[in-house]
Amino acid sequence: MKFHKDMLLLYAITDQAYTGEKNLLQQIEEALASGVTCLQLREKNMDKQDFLNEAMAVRKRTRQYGVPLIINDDVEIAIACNADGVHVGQEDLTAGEVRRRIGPDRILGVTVKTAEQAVKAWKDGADYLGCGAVFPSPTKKNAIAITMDQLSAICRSVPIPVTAIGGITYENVSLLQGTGIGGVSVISGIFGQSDIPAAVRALKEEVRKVVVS
Ligand SMILES: Cc1ncc(COP(=O)(O)OP(=O)(O)O)c(N)n1
Ligand SMILES: Cc1ncsc1CCOP(=O)(O)O
Repeated sequence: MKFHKDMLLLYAITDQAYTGEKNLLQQIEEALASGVTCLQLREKNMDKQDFLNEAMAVRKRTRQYGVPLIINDDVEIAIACNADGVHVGQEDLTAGEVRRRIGPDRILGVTVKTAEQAVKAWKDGADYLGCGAVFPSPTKKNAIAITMDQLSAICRSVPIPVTAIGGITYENVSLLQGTGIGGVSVISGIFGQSDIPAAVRALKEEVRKVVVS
């Protein structure tokens, strides 16, 4: 699937910590059916074969909804399950190395915390950038905080879209207005909610008001 900036509008990222009574596939189905525009499968503690099996099952669902599937960190799994792309951080493989491995057609997302990292990731072939934590995150409590000024500087530094991440809910997303983001990435604000469809719809309505078009 070819990358388009509209895919970044509401980017849902999974986390097994929030499955509760539902399983991950049920949660994903609800998020896809209610309108998320991108889905990242993020498994930090899973055996490789289990991750691949899960990724194949998720792949079927994302195809049905025409929503891109991005695999967190693991290039081999992304290729093996024929995902639409991969997202890597600064501690993972470099963007240039990932681009070489996935080829020109898969989507590449890179986490950045400075404008210098942003420019490098863009030149190395990133399609979009993830930037945060913009608010305190219940999911990643040790995430380094990014100010609104830092986020704006990153958005201005590159011609590719930036998705903000970290503690984002429908209640605080309006605080990102004016930063220049192309969308938001959300874990607990979607998968930590008992009513996932309601959370997705509320977030989507709010985020439309703050993104650059
Ligand atoms: C869209 C998006 N943005 C940022 C991140 C964070 O990635 P990273 O810094 O590699 O941290 P982990 O996800 O590995 O904890 C992301 N996953 N997605
Ligand atoms: C992966 C990641 N990187 C920075 S904050 C974060 C977690 C985002 O989760 P939540 O939306 O629940 O704060």
